Amino acid sequence: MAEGVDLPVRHVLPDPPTAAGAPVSYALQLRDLWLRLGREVILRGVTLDVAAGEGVTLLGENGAGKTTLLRLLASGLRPTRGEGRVMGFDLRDGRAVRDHIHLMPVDAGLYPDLSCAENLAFALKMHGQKGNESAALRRVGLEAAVHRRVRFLSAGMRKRLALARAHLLARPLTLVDEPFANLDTAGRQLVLELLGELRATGVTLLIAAHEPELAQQVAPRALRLAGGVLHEV
Ligand SMILES: Nc1ncnc2c1ncn2[C@@H]1O[C@H](COP(=O)(O)OP(=O)(O)OP(=O)(O)O)[C@@H](O)[C@H]1O
Repeated sequence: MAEGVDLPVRHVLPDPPTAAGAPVSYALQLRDLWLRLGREVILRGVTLDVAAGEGVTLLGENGAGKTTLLRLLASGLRPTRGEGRVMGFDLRDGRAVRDHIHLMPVDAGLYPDLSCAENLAFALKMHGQKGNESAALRRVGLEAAVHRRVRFLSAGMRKRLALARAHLLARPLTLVDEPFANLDTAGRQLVLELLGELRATGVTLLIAAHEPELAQQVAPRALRLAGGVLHEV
């Protein structure tokens, strides 16, 4: 069994801003985060500050824990120990965190029995947002598949749809897991364009990728996860 992962949470972060609507200066503040899944300790004391609007590329070998860290930041997993704030909200306050972030998962995370347009409309509705679904689908080259159900799309088309959704939602913190996988050259270029546009509007980007030369074009700061420890590259 790993040592020291069940100790009580230490409160080391300052109180969050109290003024309603006050802009947060940090999108992420993590202090000594540990995560154990089953018998495996995946994260070992991750400490990180990411300024609002920053672009960060998360690197690491297969199984290093990149997806797991993104899931934890999206409040899909609870840390075993440690403190964290996401857009100023406690990491354990799942509802508040989910209101401010969007996770584009590696498998795209779409509803297979909804059409492309319905997937986008549903995502907008869940966040109480309005947007132009048709224009978003045109932008990613899916105009001919507007009414096609997701289960009949190729892997690359699903990735394009997930990208259109992330771009349309433009949540203040957007977590992107392997955006370049399954895409052709034009698709990869599209990822760079759309994620670049998100950053230009002030969105904070955290991109897990195996292609640093691509990801760092839109998220220049590089971090590497190895042995559960996060290092600046
Ligand atoms: N639900 C779970 N229960 C137990 N272990 C898990 C669970 N989910 C992931 N893991 C383990 O966590 C470790 C990190 O997996 P993760 O998917 O985060 O890696 P990754 O860095 O994203 O890898 P890749 O580059 O291959 O996508 C792996 O050893 C994996 O087996």
